[in-house]
Amino acid sequence: MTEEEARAALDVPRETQARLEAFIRFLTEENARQNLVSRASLEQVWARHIYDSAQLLRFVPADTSRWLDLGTGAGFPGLIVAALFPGRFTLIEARRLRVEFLRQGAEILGIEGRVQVVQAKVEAAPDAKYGVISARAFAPLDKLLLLGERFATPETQWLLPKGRNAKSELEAAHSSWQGDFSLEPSLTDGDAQIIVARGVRRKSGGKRTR
Ligand SMILES: C[S@@+](CC[C@H](N)C(=O)[O-])C[C@H]1O[C@@H](n2cnc3c(N)ncnc32)[C@H](O)[C@@H]1O
Repeated sequence: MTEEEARAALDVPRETQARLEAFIRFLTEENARQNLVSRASLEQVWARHIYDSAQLLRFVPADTSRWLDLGTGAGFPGLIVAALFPGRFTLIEARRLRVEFLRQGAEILGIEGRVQVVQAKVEAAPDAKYGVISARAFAPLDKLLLLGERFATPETQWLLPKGRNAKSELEAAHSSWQGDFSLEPSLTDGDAQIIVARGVRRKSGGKRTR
């Protein structure tokens, strides 16, 4: 997907567009100070980051009110979907500088009132339940499910963008996990897929985190 295609695909009100542009300027400036995203990816920021995050919205139940994003890094996908979808968002990120970046980013996007950025390792974050759990480039699927399961109910929708290893990660996880898993094509990268899952539960005898 080209930059022009990504911008056009993201059909948002002018004010949201302006806020996203301001966030991209902030990301670009801050990237010179801390290594948030690769420089090459900044040249295709709409396709590689903004629309790559936004495309998850096609899998989100309309009545979702609480969304959790694990290892949000520079804001993808958690901060971007929060700018485009109502409800309350919790973003967990371990690194202090990235947490400060995310909090400022939420202000720039005008969503600081409904976005909580938690500075913690996911393993140590407070317990709560969420309707959606997302994570991009955070951990292999099996580890991701282990870390995320205490935040999930049987109704939780898991949205996990993966690269070209999606199928093999899913096959590897099948020995420990059951649920409704599907592999959906990424709209931004023909080689990538998104693992969408619901009703995820551990098979008896599966591993435990604690
Ligand atoms: C490869 S980056 C991906 C960031 C973002 N999701 C993206 O796709 O651009 C992984 C992020 O997860 C954070 N992270 C790694 N392990 C973590 C943990 N156990 N708990 C919370 N954050 C963690 C890192 O600090 C980093 O910002």
